[in-house]
This record gives sequence, structure tokens and C-alpha cells, in this order.
Amino acid sequence: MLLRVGTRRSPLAMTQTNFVIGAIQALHPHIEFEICPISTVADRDRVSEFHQFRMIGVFTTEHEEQLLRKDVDFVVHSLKDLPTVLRDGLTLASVPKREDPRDVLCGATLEGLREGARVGTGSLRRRAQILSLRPDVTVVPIRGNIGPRLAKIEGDDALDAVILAHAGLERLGLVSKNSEFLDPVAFPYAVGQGALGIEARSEDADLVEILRSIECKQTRAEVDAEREMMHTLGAGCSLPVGAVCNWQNERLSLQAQITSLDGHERVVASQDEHGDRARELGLAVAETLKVRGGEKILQSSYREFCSHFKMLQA
Ligand SMILES: NCc1[nH]cc(CCC(=O)O)c1CC(=O)O
Repeated sequence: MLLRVGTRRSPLAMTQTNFVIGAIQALHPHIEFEICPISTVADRDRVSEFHQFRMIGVFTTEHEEQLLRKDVDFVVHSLKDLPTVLRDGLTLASVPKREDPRDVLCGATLEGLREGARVGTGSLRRRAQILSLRPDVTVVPIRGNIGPRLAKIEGDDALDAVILAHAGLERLGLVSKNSEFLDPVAFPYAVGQGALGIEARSEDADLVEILRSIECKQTRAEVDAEREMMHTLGAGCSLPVGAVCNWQNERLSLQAQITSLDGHERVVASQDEHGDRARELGLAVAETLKVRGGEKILQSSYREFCSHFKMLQA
């Protein structure tokens, strides 16, 4: 059997795809794979920032079309880049064991960061959260692959620090000493961060079963809860929504935070449930966030972002 695998071309995407192929091959040595890399809107276009905000799958639309055209059999995504609603006929077939989902501050520690430091991130969630912890810093928007983003703390005109996901750095072998994990209770991570999502056609039952053989039950429960929360909030992957989800002794706990873009306002909610009630947990936490004023923060972030975006376009 030959399976064609869709992926982006970035070093991180290729590493993740090779990891998934290796894991499947270890259990099914007779299967062969062909990697079919493509560039996505996100790799080409800065309009993507806007779509990302509105939950349109900048990293994933072309991949879903490839799947529906049957140009590929499955796609390996960074789960945090995969919208919570998939195209009809497609399914999140498998979620392998998650890497450490925490964010890291690279180049300085939170304590050691000088007054007024310049901190790089392209994520609205990270912007809002770092401003809520350190209102004195200046957030500098940065974009691009992980390597080039990390390089912004070196050389002339260097930033004091950048915020990145530990998982990406780990997979690329770029973890450095000069960095600090951000405490996920104070600085919750993005929904799905650190996990991979393998998407396939729902009708391919045999393939879905093969893909499921590398699924991690605990990770699946965590990300189901996180994604259900995000879906209920109607929020995209770059909105200022953070989560901390943990599976322990058959129970699942979810804490979530919505932060205004200036970092001044924060709404949190947390709850726990039996591990097989992940979706119900996500829904309940989202409803609590809404009742506590989270929806208002999301709406005003959206308006603020739209006017900011029009400025960038001009
Ligand atoms: N949006 C880009 C993206 N998508 C996945 C990762 C890192 C790996 C992961 O979270 O699984 C990154 C880079 C980053 O946020 O630092």
C-alpha cells in the first residue's frame, strides 16, 4: 500500500510529517509513503493574518482541497493551526501524543526582562498575555518560520526576547539555554498547541483505523475539550484565548483565559470532568467565560483588530 501525505514545506511541517510516517511505519512496516508538500496562503500572503483571526484556515484550506480532490490520502497539521470546523467529508482522524504545550520566552527571563523591553510575537494571544504580565514591554509583531523568528534575538537591532511554542523548538532541535518556560496558569497556551492533527477523508474507514493506531487517548481528550471550547466561543487560533488542559487519573481539567489585546482585562474559568466528557467540559468552560464577560472582550478585540488591519493595508 502507498499512502500520499500532504504537508506544508516549512522545516517544522516536514519534521512533523516524517515523525508521523515513522510512527505509522513502526506499526505497519508494509505501508509506503510519498510526501506531497505544498505552500499555503499563510506561506505567501500577509492577508493571512486577517483570515487567521477570523478562523479561516490559512494553513489548511489548500490541504483540505487536496484531500477532497484525492490528491493526498491524509495531511499532518500542527493541530493549533487546524480550524475547529473541518470541511464536509473530512475528519480529525488521529492525534498522537502531545509535546510539552507551554510557550517559552527566548532571549530573557520574565523577571530579567528590562523595563520597556521589545518582545517579538505575531500572535494576538501572546501579545495580550505578555502585556497583562508586563505592561511596560513593547510588543513587536514578527512573522515567518521558527528559525528566522528565533534569530531576531541576535545581531544588530535585536529584540530582547521572542515568545515561541516549546514544541516547535523541541522538534527542530532549537531549544536553547537562554530561555524560560512561561507558567501555563499565568500564560496559558493556544488550543491544540504542541499536538499534531492528522486529517483524512471520513469515508476511508480502513485508513482512519491505521491512523488511529498512533493516537494518544489522553492527548485526544485534552484537545477535544480545548477545541470544543474554542468552537463554542467562535474564536480562531490567533484570538487572545489561552488554555491549560490536563488529564490525570481518568479526569480532565480545563482552565481557560480570554485577555483583552491591551492586556488590561482578563476573564478566566476552570472546571473538571470525567475524561470521557471532554466535549461537555469544553462547552461548559466556554459558557462560563461568556457569562463572565469574555464574549465582550472577544468582540472588542475583533473590532480593534479590524481597524488595525485596515491601517496595515493602507
Ligand atoms: N502558528 C505557527 C505554529 N504552529 C505550530 C507551532 C509550534 C508547534 C506547536 O504548537 O505544535 C507554531 C510556531 C509557534 O507558535 O511557535
